[in-house]
Amino acid sequence: MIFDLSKTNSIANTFVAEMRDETIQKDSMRFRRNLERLGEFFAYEISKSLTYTEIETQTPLGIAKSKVLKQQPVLATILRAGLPMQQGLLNVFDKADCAFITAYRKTKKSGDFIIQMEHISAPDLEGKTVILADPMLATGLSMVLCAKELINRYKIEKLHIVAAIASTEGVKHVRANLPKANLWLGAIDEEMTSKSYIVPGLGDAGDLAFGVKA
Ligand SMILES: O=P(O)(O)OC[C@H]1O[C@H](OP(=O)(O)OP(=O)(O)O)[C@H](O)[C@@H]1O
Ligand SMILES: O=c1cc[nH]c(=O)[nH]1
Ligand SMILES: [Mg+2]
Repeated sequence: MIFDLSKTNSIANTFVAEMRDETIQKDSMRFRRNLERLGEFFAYEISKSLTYTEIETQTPLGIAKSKVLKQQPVLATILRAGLPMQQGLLNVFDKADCAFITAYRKTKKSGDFIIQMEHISAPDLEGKTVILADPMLATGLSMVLCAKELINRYKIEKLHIVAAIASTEGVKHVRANLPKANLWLGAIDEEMTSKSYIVPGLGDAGDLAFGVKA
């Protein structure tokens, strides 16, 4: 399943437009906050697909029946650019546990890059719904490598992948390698540069959120 936010009019598309805008994105606090707001929005959308259980709540005046989330998902992210979106997801799934994966593009002398995954810090994901967030799905190599590592380590019940901007190639790569995962995307862009940056994209999400990496 692919959910493409840009296909439906909503205020969330304004967050994506602000993140892309070369002037507005210079305000790193606003950039992070827009990623966070997008995380909140996707949390709400994903919540519609989760399982609920009926409870009775004692109000001051009587008993109310409500349907509440049966089990919190685990919120995973890829450092560092994924942190603000994960925070947005956590604002909504406010009792969720979190997982952190350290992975980055390591550029070789030739200009090619490999994805260097160094560390995973996660709770037990056995039988859990996992939401894995990273703002940029460019080649999709980081996402697939990290998701596969989680899947190999734990018997995950369901995987949701969240990205602010994806490339067509990245979506294809994820669909081919993680066919059971649901994809929640802010927008899908057609092109990439020779260095695999999404076009028009927004630039380097990690640098915009946290400063240019030396
Ligand atoms: O789909 P891919 O081609 O693998 O590229 C996407 C990855 O690149 C960015 O991270 P980056 O490696 O720049 O690290 P950062 O989060 O520290 O900026 C982004 O946040 C993804 O993790
Ligand atoms: O376009 C891209 C590709 C990878 N990482 C980013 O931050 N942006
Ligand atoms: Mg990264």
